[in-house]
Order: sequence, then structure tokens, then C-alpha cells
Amino acid sequence: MTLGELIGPEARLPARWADLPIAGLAADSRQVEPGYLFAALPGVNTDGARFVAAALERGAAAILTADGATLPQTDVPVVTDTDPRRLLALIAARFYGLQPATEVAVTGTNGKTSVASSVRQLWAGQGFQAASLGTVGVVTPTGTQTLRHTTPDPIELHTLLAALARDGVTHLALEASSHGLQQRRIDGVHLAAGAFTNISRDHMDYHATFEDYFAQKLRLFRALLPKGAVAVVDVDGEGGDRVAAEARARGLDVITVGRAGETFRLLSDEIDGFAQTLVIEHEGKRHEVRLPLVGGFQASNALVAAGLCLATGGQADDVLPLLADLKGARGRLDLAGTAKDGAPIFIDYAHTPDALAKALDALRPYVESRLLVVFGCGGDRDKGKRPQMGAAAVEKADVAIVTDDNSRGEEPAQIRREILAAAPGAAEIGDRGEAIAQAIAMLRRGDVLLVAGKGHETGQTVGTTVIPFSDHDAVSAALGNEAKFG
Ligand SMILES: CC(=O)N[C@H]1[C@@H](OP(=O)(O)OP(=O)(O)OC[C@H]2O[C@@H](n3ccc(=O)[nH]c3=O)[C@H](O)[C@@H]2O)O[C@H](CO)[C@@H](O)[C@@H]1O[C@H](C)C(=O)N[C@@H](C)C(=O)N[C@H](CCC(=O)O)C(=O)O
Ligand SMILES: Nc1ncnc2c1ncn2[C@@H]1O[C@H](COP(=O)(O)OP(=O)(O)OP(=O)(O)O)[C@@H](O)[C@H]1O
Ligand SMILES: N[C@H](CCC[C@H](N)C(=O)O)C(=O)O
Ligand SMILES: [Mg+2]
Repeated sequence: MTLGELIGPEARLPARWADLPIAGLAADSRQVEPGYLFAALPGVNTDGARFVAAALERGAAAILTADGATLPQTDVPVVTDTDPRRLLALIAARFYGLQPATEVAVTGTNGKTSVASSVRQLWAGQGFQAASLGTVGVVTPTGTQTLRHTTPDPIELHTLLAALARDGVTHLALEASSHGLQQRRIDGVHLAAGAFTNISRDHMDYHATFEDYFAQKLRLFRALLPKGAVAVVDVDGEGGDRVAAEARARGLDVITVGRAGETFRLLSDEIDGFAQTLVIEHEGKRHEVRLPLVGGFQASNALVAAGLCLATGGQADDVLPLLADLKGARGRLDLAGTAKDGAPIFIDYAHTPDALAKALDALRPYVESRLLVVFGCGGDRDKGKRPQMGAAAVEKADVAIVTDDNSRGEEPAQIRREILAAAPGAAEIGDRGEAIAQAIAMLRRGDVLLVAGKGHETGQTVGTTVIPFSDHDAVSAALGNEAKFG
């Protein structure tokens, strides 16, 4: 494609540059090849403008950068923009061309992966070639490809979207993380609908204030969904009312779900073993469905997923019965095993104070004796979560064991200390496998164990090394079973 075609109407380009062919795109100078457009973007650690000379040396044919950036003298076209990350996303969409015909994005602090996975399954149940893209990777009818990020950067994202469309995928649900929204990673995606689950504390290492964090989530509804698109909102979730109000004010169609929902109103939700029976009202008609998942929040997520199906042309009579066949996303209140006295062991990805509290609340009805929890907090991430998660654990569980999660560049013992400072009575076992084994050894009839924080993860990141580790394998090993996963 030519530079003129890629830049489109968003930026003014002198006519003499319009026909310049562009061979590829890179936002990292080390990935530039001859003929590429290099996007020199200001970042958290450094400024891509510092690497323009390196990109030119590698054969960059054009530069995209921020207005006012200081660059070395060059003869190649330099396109500047007030929002170069957004322009890069639009350029990437044009460069890679194809996208699945029907795409939806899910945002919120907790529940994005679960909703995206459920929408994919519900679409598949309606006969569509469906995929999901997010924390657990790209899941298609033919397999799973892991990703480094929940929401990939626009160059990687549009490469993936084009490949999915070429493979015949017509329906895609993608997770929009707050980092992804703030960094404009999905600004080039053609969205038919967006969903909001809830908001609570997370990522305060990256966002300056909670309001700033919320504002990034709201970008999906304020800036990204085009007129005529649908906003699906869990109005039982924290922040849901505000999102619904803003979406309405912008003229979007709004589908609300939950006990307070208007489109899918949850009339009742009764536990039925490791499942729940939901009665849902839609346009005056009651639907009863047995959702084979544990926890009230999984019912909330399922309704958001059903709302997204409605938003993309599905009928309630077709979609709601399909909830009965949903499989939980891996590591989301996942029954991973049973101890010899019958105590169930759940693995969950709760890594925020709200998620940990909700996961423990969801398991309490199954407890006849004690609720045990093994959890830790990641390093180089929001430190304020640590005491809050410690406090939630000792408030909601009977036995709390603080262990390690990905410590990354931090001292694991210090992370544990910060959790334990607000978790009086909690035990400390640094080695995660050992903590899980000891918790399982403690289990007696009537107990329930929650292993929280890593969910589907298959590695423990210590420094920059990823040591193979999976909570599923650790549980299996402690139960004396063969490791099944990992
Ligand atoms: C904080 C954050 O999100 N950073 C992301 C951001 O990096 P950045 O632009 O700030 O990077 P920087 O190091 O300051 O560099 C500035 C620019 O110089 C360029 N550069 C740098 C060095 C060089 O030699 N040449 C060069 O061109 C870089 O490519 C970059 O464009 O843009 C990069 C490219 O898209 C991302 O890889 C990077 O993700 C980092 C690695 C990361 O860990 N992000 C996590 C926190 C993240 O995004 N998580 C979310 C949320 C997960 C959740 O829901 O919990 C996710 O969506 O995964
Ligand atoms: N609707 C919800 N309300 C509260 N907590 C939830 C909800 N859905 C999921 N959770 C909790 O959050 C954890 C992560 O769920 P999920 O992976 O679906 O969310 P996510 O938004 O994709 O998270 P991440 O941003 O880390 O990828 C779950 O394991 C559970 O503990
Ligand atoms: N995507 C989240 C996942 C955290 C999961 C937990 N295992 C941790 O490492 O903190 C993050 O990067 O904040
Ligand atoms: Mg996710």
C-alpha cells in the first residue's frame, strides 16, 4: 500500500509523498525492515523518537510520530499527529485490511476473559465461525494461540484479525484492557458492540487515579463504538449505571443485564450443585436455564455474553438455552480436583481485591467447615492491591495462606510482607507448589480450597525468567495424580 492510502484523511500529507510504497509497519525500531513505516511513539520508559536514527539505518521509508517530536534530520517523509498511537491503529487496520465481519469488545476490571469465551461459545452454538482474543490467547474453532498481552498492540492485533478473517472466522469477541484502550490498541477495530462488566481497583501503577482508569474503560463507549453500535452493560456491576448513562447520552443502543437489567433481567439465581438455575426475563417472557458454572459473578458474565449475542443479531429464544452448555474459561472458578475427604479445590484467576472477595463469597455456600485460600500478588504491578487482598482473604476465608505469584522484578518476601501487613493470622509459605500441597494436606470433610491469582497461567515469572508452573499441575501433584496440564 502507499503512504497516502495508509494515512487516509486523518493527517495531511504533501502530495509528493502520497505514492510512496510502504512494505510493513513497526513501532519498535528493532523490528524495522527496508521500506517500513516506523511509528516513533512516546512511551512509559522511553520515547520512540530516540530510535528514529536506528530505524532509518534499518531502511525505514517513513516515520510517524507525535507533534513536536525532536527527530534527526532525514529525507524520508515524517508524518506527525497529536495522537500518533490512534493514527497507527487506523493505519494498521488499513494495512492488514481484513477483519472478521462481526466484532465486539469487552471491558471492565473483572470478567472480560469469561465474557469473551462465553460469547464465542454462544456464537458457535448459533452456527457461526467464532473466535475470542484476550488473556488466554486467540481461541478459534481449530485451536488456541497464546498472546503476550490481553489486548495486543495494533500491528500484532490487525495481523491476527486479518488471519482470522482469511480463515473464515466471521465473529470475534476481544478483550479491551485499560492499557489497551489508553494506548489506542483497538482504535482500528470495526466494532458492532461493546460490553462493560464492572470496575474496581486494579492497575493503579499505570493509571494516575481511579477516575483516569475508569475514563480509559469509558473510551470504548465514548470514542470507539460508532453510532448505531450497541453497548451491553451489567448494571449490577460497580460503575454499570454510569456506563449505561454515558452510552445512552451518546446515542448508542443500550442493552442492560442483571438483577437491575432491563433487557435480560435476572429474576432469580439458585445454586444447584456446582451449577445454578437462572430465571431470566426478556420482553415479558421468562426463561429458565441451568448454567453449569459456580458463582453469582459467572451468571452476571453469562448474561453480558448473551447480551452481546442479542446485540449482534441473535434471538433470546435461541441464545438463552445455549447458556446450559457453557464451559467456564480455564482457571475461572474451575473445579480442579477433590481431596480424599471430598473437599473441592477450585482454581481462580482472582488477582484484585474485589475478585478475591467475590470468589470467596461464591464458594462460601459450599463450605460446611472451613474455607481455605492460597494466594499471592504479582510484582511490578499495583502495590496498593496487596494489603487490600490480604484483608479480603482474612475477612472472607477461615484459613489464608500467602504465597508467591509472579514476583517479576521485586523481592518476593517483600511482596508477601505487604500482603501480610493487612492479613493478621494468615500463614506464609513462599513456594507456591508447597503452599498448595500444604493447604491440600489440611483439607478435611466439609472444607473448600480456593487457589487464587494464576488461573490459566503456565509459568511463574521470577525476575525475567519464566519457570514452568501451573496451579492445575500443582493441585494434581499434591493429590497424587499425574499432572494433566501445563
Ligand atoms: C505499560 C505498557 O503497557 N507498556 C506497553 C507500551 O510500551 P511503551 O510504549 O510505554 O514502551 P517504552 O519502553 O516506553 O518504549 C517507547 C517506544 O519506544 C520503542 N522502542 C524502544 C526500544 C528500542 O530499542 N526501540 C524502540 O523503537 C518501543 O517499541 C515503544 O514503541 O507499548 C508496548 C508496545 O505496544 C507494550 O509492549 C508495552 O507493554 C508492556 C510490555 C506491558 O507489560 N504491558 C502490560 C502492563 C499490559 O499492557 N497489560 C494489559 C492489561 C492486562 C490486564 O488486563 O490485567 C494487557 O492488555 O495485556
Ligand atoms: N463479573 C465479575 N465480577 C467480579 N469478579 C469477577 C467477575 N468475573 C470474573 N471475576 C473474577 O475475576 C477473575 C478474572 O476473570 P476474567 O479472567 O474473566 O477477567 P478479566 O477481566 O479478563 O481479567 P484480566 O484483566 O486479568 O485478564 C475471575 O477469576 C474471578 O475471580
Ligand atoms: N494481566 C494481569 C494479570 C495478573 C495476574 C497475576 N498472576 C499477577 O501476576 O499479578 C496483570 O498483568 O496485572
Ligand atoms: Mg482477561
